[in-house]
Amino acid sequence: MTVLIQAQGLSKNYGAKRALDNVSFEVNKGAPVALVGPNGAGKTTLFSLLCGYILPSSGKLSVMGYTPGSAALFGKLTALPQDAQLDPRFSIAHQLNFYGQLQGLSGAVRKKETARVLELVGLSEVAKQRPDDLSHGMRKRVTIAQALISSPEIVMLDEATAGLDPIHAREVRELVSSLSNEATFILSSHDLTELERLCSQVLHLDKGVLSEHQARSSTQDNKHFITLQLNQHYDDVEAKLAGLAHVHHVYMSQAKEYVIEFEKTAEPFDINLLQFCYQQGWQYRQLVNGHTLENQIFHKES
Ligand SMILES: Nc1ncnc2c1ncn2[C@@H]1O[C@H](COP(=O)(O)OP(=O)(O)OP(=O)(O)O)[C@@H](O)[C@H]1O
Repeated sequence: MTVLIQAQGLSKNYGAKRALDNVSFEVNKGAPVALVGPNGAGKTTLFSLLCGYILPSSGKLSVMGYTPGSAALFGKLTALPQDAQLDPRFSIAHQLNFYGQLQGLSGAVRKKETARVLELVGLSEVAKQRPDDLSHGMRKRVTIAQALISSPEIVMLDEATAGLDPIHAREVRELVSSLSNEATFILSSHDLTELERLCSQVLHLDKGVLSEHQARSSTQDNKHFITLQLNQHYDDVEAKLAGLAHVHHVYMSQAKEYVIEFEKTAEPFDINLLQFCYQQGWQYRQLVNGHTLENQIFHKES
């Protein structure tokens, strides 16, 4: 497994304000990584440290073995700010070409690179158009194409779906998922549920303190979990679920939502559970294999 980022005891103070507090984590090459947390949690500070825009107050940070900001990382790590804009005056191809030029690519290479990244984001046909001719979601995809010029190993996207309607937001998530072989993405967001579907590793920051989670993990210390969301309130759900065969423990994580710890046997627990819901006349909204990310972060009960 290739380690791309290593942080050890990383802290950042702005005067008396501690924005990151003794943060340690590793990011391996591969599936997208989520960086989630409320406003002021320290996400932008961590992004800025990774890009080498600011220096840590203490601790160690290395990106592919180098100090962030070093020349060796040029073209290997890119960051797309939330408010990345396209210039309305120029065609998409012209602008991508320009970014290639800024990276020192020769004319022929950057032309090829422009065509390659546009194809990656499924927008080859808009090369000659200007940003105003495109939908909001397409413009976002163009900015992601821009971040892919020169095939960086790490692409950091700040709030990639902010301001997009649900359909365009889904398109962007699907795009990132399909590009996971091209680069390791680090995505920041306030929205836990959106990144839960996309990322396996979740870095959760709150007031500068980091906790790490595995999204969609259905096992933990050899315990197996399933999360059941019901459509409406029913009586005695917790007790009835606790009485099911092979169930060790049940708790209500929020209204109409139950986390069930069970013993794995040859019988498929999820099928048995759905049959039980049917027998009880309970309508279910969702069955999640494992804890929802929200439960992992906010409910430490299990
Ligand atoms: N240049 C600065 N000077 C002083 N304090 C700062 C500076 N930049 C950030 N902070 C403070 O550090 C903390 C972390 O800020 P940061 O911008 O990293 O959080 P964030 O998680 O990115 O928030 P948001 O989601 O609102 O962008 C906040 O309390 C913020 O007010």
